[in-house]
Amino acid sequence: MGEIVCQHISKAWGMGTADELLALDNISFSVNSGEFVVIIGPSGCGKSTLLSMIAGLEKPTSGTILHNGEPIKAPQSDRSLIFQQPSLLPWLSLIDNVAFGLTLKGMNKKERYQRAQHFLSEVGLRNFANKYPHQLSGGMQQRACIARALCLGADIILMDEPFAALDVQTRYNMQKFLLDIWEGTNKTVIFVTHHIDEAVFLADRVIILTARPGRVLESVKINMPRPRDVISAEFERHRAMFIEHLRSEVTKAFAEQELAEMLDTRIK
Ligand SMILES: Nc1ncnc2c1ncn2[C@@H]1O[C@H](COP(=O)(O)OP(=O)(O)OP(=O)(O)O)[C@@H](O)[C@H]1O
Repeated sequence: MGEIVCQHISKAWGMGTADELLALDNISFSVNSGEFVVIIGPSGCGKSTLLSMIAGLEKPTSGTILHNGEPIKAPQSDRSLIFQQPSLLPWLSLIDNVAFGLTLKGMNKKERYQRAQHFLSEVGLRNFANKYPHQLSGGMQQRACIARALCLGADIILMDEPFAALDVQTRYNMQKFLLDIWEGTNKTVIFVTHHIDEAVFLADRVIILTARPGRVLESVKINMPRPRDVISAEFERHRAMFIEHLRSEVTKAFAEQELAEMLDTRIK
């Protein structure tokens, strides 16, 4: 079970300094256990900031985030954050990377390796257990990161543009792979992306944030059956709706950036 509740979350960076910047403003939403939620919004609207706070790496300036009813105060192994660049330790083999967190939990070596091997098999990397990260493709490395999260017993998987660095075909394969894993494990996934197609393909629900400071603009359920056909009329209808929702927010974000650059030039 993995439920997240964000209650009136705001985040200001550099509080009390001349560089104070309000990244998120009064964000409230819930993610049900086993739900696949995708967060989209213009660049700089605070998507990564929000994920870092749910992970427990950053604290909100105000508001509370609850995981299964308990306030989040620090990172924990039952919430795993996966980034755009795979975060494997280059000096460890794949199986040691996946088993690494279990050492910290005090599990003995045999059990650690059995568990890690099981999850490597789950993500299709059974035969790569003794390879090192540099011997794997980007997609395989991301699969290993997912195996590590599952191995550590995460019930919430937080993903910050995890497939953005992959080529189009690998990205599509990884999206299908992630849905298979999600359907098989019933984990809760909170996934950040810039790609509207990725959001429509994956999500049970899409949360759209406004231009900075990020606020919840809309929360849209996607009831299309899976696997979703990216060239169907229904997919196109969702795609068009999200483009329409985002258009004005992206324009605002660009206008703000241009203004900031203009002021910066004048000051200099
Ligand atoms: N550690 C930090 N210190 C100060 N400001 C930060 C920090 N992290 C992010 N910010 C600022 O907070 C705002 C939101 O950043 P964030 O990276 O969360 O946005 P984002 O929506 O994920 O952006 P993108 O889509 O471009 O990755 C930005 O203006 C950014 O410059």
